[in-house]
Amino acid sequence: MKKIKTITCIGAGYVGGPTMAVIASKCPEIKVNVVDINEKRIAQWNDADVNNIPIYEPGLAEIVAETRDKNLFFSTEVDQAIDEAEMIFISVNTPTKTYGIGKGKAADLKYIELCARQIARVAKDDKIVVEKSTLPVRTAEALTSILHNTGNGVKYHILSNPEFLAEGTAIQDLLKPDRILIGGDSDTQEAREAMQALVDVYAHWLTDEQILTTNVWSSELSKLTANAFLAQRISSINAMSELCEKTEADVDEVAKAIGMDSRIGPKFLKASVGFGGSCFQKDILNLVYISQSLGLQEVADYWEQVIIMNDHQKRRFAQHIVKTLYNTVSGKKISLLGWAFKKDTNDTRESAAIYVSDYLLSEHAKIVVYDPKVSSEQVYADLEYLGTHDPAFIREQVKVVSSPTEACFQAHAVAIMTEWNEFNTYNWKEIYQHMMKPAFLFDGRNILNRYEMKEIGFEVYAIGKGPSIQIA
Ligand SMILES: NC(=O)c1ccc[n+]([C@@H]2O[C@H](COP(=O)([O-])OP(=O)(O)OC[C@H]3O[C@@H](n4cnc5c(N)ncnc54)[C@H](O)[C@@H]3O)[C@@H](O)[C@H]2O)c1
Ligand SMILES: O=c1ccn([C@@H]2O[C@H](COP(=O)(O)OP(=O)(O)O[C@H]3O[C@H](CO)[C@@H](O)[C@H](O)[C@H]3O)[C@@H](O)[C@H]2O)c(=O)[nH]1
Repeated sequence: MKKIKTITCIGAGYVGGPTMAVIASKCPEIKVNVVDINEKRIAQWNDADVNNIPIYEPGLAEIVAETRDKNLFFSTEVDQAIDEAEMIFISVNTPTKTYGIGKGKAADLKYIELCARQIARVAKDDKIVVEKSTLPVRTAEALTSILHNTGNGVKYHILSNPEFLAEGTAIQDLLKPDRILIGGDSDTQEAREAMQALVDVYAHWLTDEQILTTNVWSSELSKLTANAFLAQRISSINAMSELCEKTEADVDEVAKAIGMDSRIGPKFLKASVGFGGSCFQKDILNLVYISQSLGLQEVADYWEQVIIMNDHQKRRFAQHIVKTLYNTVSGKKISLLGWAFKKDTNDTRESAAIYVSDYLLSEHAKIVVYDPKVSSEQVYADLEYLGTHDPAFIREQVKVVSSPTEACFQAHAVAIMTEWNEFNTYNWKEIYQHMMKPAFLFDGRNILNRYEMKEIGFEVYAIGKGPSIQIA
């Protein structure tokens, strides 16, 4: 059977970059090209100082340093890379549609289709095309139709190989995944060989048991299903967090108690200010849209509730800040610690911090943001993208600073938006001393010891915890 010698990945983003870096590192005999139309992004991937690559992920810079320009190449030469490769991963973005039919729910597949058309135009010999992006079930059908209608005799095998890595732990997830999922046709010998060629790539570092093969549709749908189930757990525990606040049950204790039931399990039960990230919301909305399109309204409603609950959680956190600060935050300084959607990443897409800020801006708060990995331009871009407030107003009301001390200086309230470990290491006594009094602390991640914070003098609110804190 033919061994793959050259792989091309279209899309040098959060998935394409780290995934290909790991493949290059584990498969030294395979040449891996990562291509993108975004020249700036490619220039960053090629930056002489490997610490300037565009994505921050623990362990990624080291792997890129080890493989780049040996068997891992970043470039904007998409045609050339397509021509060269036997196997092409498509790892471009599939955002929620912002126009036309399905606006606000369906996945926008224009980037996927452009890739397929480009492959169809350029390819001169047979290719294995791998869907790495998260796609609606049955997208492979559309790809097949585009690729097989060129009339130039080139044969394509289309595989689905969704990615399950989570940001912040991408490298660990890639090196030790719970499973790799490969969906493909097994009708013909050629199709089986195509699937085996991809299995062989992963077999460089994974066992047979870790590599699951299914039909294409199961693979496509499993990705959306996995994200829906994961997000559903968070919305479920967040729903309970509100009930806990009313009843003085403690959401962390409830999570621990239910998580010890092996049928439920302990992971993904951390109550929070709401889930963010580029995937959960987009993929569930896509699932809702697919269900609606197939006339399955009850199925659509069931999954949509996960998003409704998440929006509620973000809004009620912001509302609680306003209510606690005597029903007005106008002109008050609110310090937001954390802007990324989770710790250990510089990704801010759909971060709860954006929505909480947007709400506080409507109440004319003065917002000061500190995040160890997010730039000020990103913060402004995120707020401007929502379109709720005038860019000039945003820049007048929001300041982005480079230290937590500066962020909290003379603040009326501090809100923890991301669970960065460093937030636990601060001298909170000193922070308290320099804040306006009463000094309010809103812990959207339950990472600080609220008893200690209360003892320092803070008025503390923590998600899913009753209001009364007894200090011995
Ligand atoms: N971010 C994650 O953690 C994650 C995890 C699993 C799956 N996914 C899925 O993987 C896919 C990619 O996600 P991402 O976060 O890497 O997106 P991203 O936006 O970070 O990267 C996508 C890249 O594709 C490039 N691109 C778009 N069209 C192109 C074209 N025609 N030719 C060349 N380059 C093109 C863009 O310029 C961009 O750099 C999405 O479908 C997403 O749902 C993401
Ligand atoms: O118990 C939890 C776990 C997570 N979160 C939040 O949920 C969001 C998503 O977190 P996580 O799933 O860890 O990160 P992602 O990078 O968004 O990864 C998800 O989305 C990816 C893109 O599809 C999938 O590949 C991953 O398997 C899936 O976990 C973040 O805001 C987290 O803070 C919680 O609030 N409570």
